Amino acid sequence: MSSIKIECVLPMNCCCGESPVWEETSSSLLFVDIPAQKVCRWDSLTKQVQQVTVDAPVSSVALRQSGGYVATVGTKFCALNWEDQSTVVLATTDKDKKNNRFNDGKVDPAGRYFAGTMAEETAPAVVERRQGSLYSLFPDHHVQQLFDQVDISNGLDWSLDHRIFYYIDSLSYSVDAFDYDLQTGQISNRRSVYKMEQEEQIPDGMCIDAEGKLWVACYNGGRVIRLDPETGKRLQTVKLPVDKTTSCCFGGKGYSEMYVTSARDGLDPESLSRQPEAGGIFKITGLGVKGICSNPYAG
Ligand SMILES: O=C(O)[C@H](O)[C@@H](O)[C@H](O)[C@H](O)CO
Ligand SMILES: [Zn+2]
Repeated sequence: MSSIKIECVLPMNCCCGESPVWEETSSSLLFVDIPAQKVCRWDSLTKQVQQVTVDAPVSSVALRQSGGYVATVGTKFCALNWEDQSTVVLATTDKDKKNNRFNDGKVDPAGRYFAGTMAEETAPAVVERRQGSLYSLFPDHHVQQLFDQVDISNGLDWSLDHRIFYYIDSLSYSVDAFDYDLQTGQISNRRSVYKMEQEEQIPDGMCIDAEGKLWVACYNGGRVIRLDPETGKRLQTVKLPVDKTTSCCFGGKGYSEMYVTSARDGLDPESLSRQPEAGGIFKITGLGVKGICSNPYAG
């Protein structure tokens, strides 16, 4: 057994850090700070952070095949040009829901950008229920609504054989699975593969590892958990020194490290003094399992 090490590699003080994505070509970690309206890129070699500020809450970022990035900003799918810091709107969702914004998003193995929406929170995890939907942006920029009635659309990923789509609606306290048709991007047959235990709190961001097991960041639970979606069993718990762990991804050399984002918003002064690294970016090494590379948006 290798020994697990956790370090705060970037004391960012994010209001709500989210959507960590490893960019192999630049050995960098991309992530967002949702309410701060920032997309950040941390170079793991130079330890420098660059950031681009956008004009609305930015909830996810992903690589783009043709260069630059894509991001979900407010209720819009946007292209982001890092060099000149400009954004171009590719599609707009939830036009009838003025209080909605996007939340987590990720690109499928065929290059479609999936992201879900939610009503803006009045406090962390407090929202008007069932206002959100899950959408996918196809490479030709058309948008499909996959389902509605979502409370807080959150973590998502695909199985290694691309036949299952995993999804978290946070307030269901469940990790769900659907059958996935990679050719068409359609989902069917929703079922739960894991129910959160009380001390694990709220399921948030999620990623799959190279063995097909799921890693879920537990908001208010201060941990990431590793789940076997076939047996419904938790295989491992890794605790972090902050409560509001929001999402995770693999990165680093050979995708052997895990990066975890966190939030400060919603912590009272007393909790903040006990966890001064809240809002930082954490690196976990020694897990003994690797991740896989993230997919770029094909449009
Ligand atoms: O990071 C997110 O996904 C949300 O935007 C956050 O606000 C919290 O995680 C949420 O409140 C817990 O579900
Ligand atoms: Zn989230």
